[in-house]
Amino acid sequence: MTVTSDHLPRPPAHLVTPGTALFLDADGTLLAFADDPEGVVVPEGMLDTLDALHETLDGALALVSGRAIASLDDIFGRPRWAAAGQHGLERRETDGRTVTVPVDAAELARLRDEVHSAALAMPGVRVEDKSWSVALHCREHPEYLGELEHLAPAIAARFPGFELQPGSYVYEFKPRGMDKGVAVAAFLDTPPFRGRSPVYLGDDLTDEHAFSLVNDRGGASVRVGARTPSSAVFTLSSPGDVHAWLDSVKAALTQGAAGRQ
Ligand SMILES: O=P(O)(O)OC[C@H]1O[C@H](O[C@H]2O[C@H](CO)[C@@H](O)[C@H](O)[C@H]2O)[C@H](O)[C@@H](O)[C@@H]1O
Repeated sequence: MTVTSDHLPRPPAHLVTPGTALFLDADGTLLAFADDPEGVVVPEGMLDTLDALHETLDGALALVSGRAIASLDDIFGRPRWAAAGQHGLERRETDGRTVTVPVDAAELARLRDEVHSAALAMPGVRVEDKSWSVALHCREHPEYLGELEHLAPAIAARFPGFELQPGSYVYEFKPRGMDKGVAVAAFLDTPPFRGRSPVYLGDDLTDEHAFSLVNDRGGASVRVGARTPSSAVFTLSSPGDVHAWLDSVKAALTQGAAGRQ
């Protein structure tokens, strides 16, 4: 087993079995980062791999992202897959039903105005306006990170129904009480995920909620990259490494199926 410098092992390909529920974060896990959130590219061959896994797992594969589900559909073109968007504020089940969390529209509108005004004073900082949440991105202007570190919590403090979710060069404001762990738990209560052992891959702070949940449920958490501290139990180095690993999972599952025939 390859061991990284922080002593987390690489997950074996047989971590995923036909009885697994596979949860995959998007940016930083399946997708390499891009300056513009709309500029990400699905690596060649990845959709074939994911389609094969989706079939072998009888649909128990879900994208779990901070992005809106509409954005995931634009990127992956798989509107039939289960997906949690905006950190679980919207969750699409495999029957196509989408469950959303109620949001105080008036408070969200005030928050949006404030976030847009704040961005005006930081040229180049992008505002990503999603239906239930809003994000301030500074990947292209990391010089604003220090300012945002103070400004974002100050804005969040004025909106009691919302909470701050920091991420990779981003501060997101989202309605209180929902996170990726809650979203994964909800999936595990519904078919085809129910009764399966969860495996979760993610790279960012927002994925830690899901890591804790799957660890508690006897599953396995895989951190992508080297961010520490993390409660994940395995690690992969990059989205490219994730792709290679998913290919090895697919091969192991195919071999196992052939062996059972
Ligand atoms: O939960 P995820 O799927 O990892 O989504 C987290 C956020 O991802 C996107 O932002 C991140 O990726 C962008 C594209 O590579 C990058 O420009 C940005 O700096 C990153 O923070 C997305 O735009 C957000 O809505 C997601 O919440």
